[in-house]
Amino acid sequence: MEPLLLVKNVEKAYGKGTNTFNALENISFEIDHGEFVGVMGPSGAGKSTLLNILATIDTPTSGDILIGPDNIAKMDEEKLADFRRDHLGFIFQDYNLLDSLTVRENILLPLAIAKKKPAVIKERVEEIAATFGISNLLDKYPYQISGGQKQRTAASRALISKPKIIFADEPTGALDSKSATDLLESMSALNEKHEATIMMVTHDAYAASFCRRILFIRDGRLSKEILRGRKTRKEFFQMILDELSQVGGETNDVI
Ligand SMILES: Nc1ncnc2c1ncn2[C@@H]1O[C@H](COP(=O)(O)OP(=O)(O)OP(=O)(O)O)[C@@H](O)[C@H]1O
Repeated sequence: MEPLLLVKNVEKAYGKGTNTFNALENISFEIDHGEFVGVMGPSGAGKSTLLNILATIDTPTSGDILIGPDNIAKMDEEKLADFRRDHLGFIFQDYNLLDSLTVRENILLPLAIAKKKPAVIKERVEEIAATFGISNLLDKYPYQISGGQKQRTAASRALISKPKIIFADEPTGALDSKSATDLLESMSALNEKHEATIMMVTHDAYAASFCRRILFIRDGRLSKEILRGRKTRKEFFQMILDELSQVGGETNDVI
């Protein structure tokens, strides 16, 4: 089977001439449909640069990025905008909710833009809100709900149009541990029950332990990958901590 995401020899250089800095060098990997992959590494390793390139927010200096049959590294801006809207989902640390819209309206926005039928929209909103445990908040505004509830609203919006892949950048970064756990459990459930494909950049070993595979980046290069396999989440957490103590990166002893 073809991988869902194929990253081949991706390089990213910032600056010009003697001031060139290679933020990413020779990055190649694949993600299959239904995987939940974490990306970890020390500060400045290139995690956000990689995620921004995959999310089409930034462009690589060279290399290919195939999502299904489409090479997004070679797409023009107009096609990319359509591709982003139709096939990609995003969850960022700072939620990016629209304050003047209710939770329901925020969640349904991608489907409204795609001109889906109201009955289809209603059914999808209710289904996804139930998955993220926010069904009772649909008529509230962002200022009336907590940070964790905002992030679950943002995750619902990212997933409502059933994107091919979801890119999450430190989604638990601003959350307390209970809210982070709620979000990560909902993301895991979506991954396991609905085969959502997720790639998540995180500093946090606890958040990473919800993934099935972790890619480690160091100095702009992929340094290692580890698989959860049949390990429990706690065993995988310990394995990630051991790895971080070798490759560098922040640790967090919450289990
Ligand atoms: N626009 C830019 N111009 C020049 N250098 C940049 C630019 N953006 C990032 N860099 C450099 O590229 C390297 C990788 O940055 P990046 O933000 O991807 O790291 P990161 O692993 O996400 O770090 P953190 O965990 O601290 O967010 C860093 O050395 C950074 O200073």
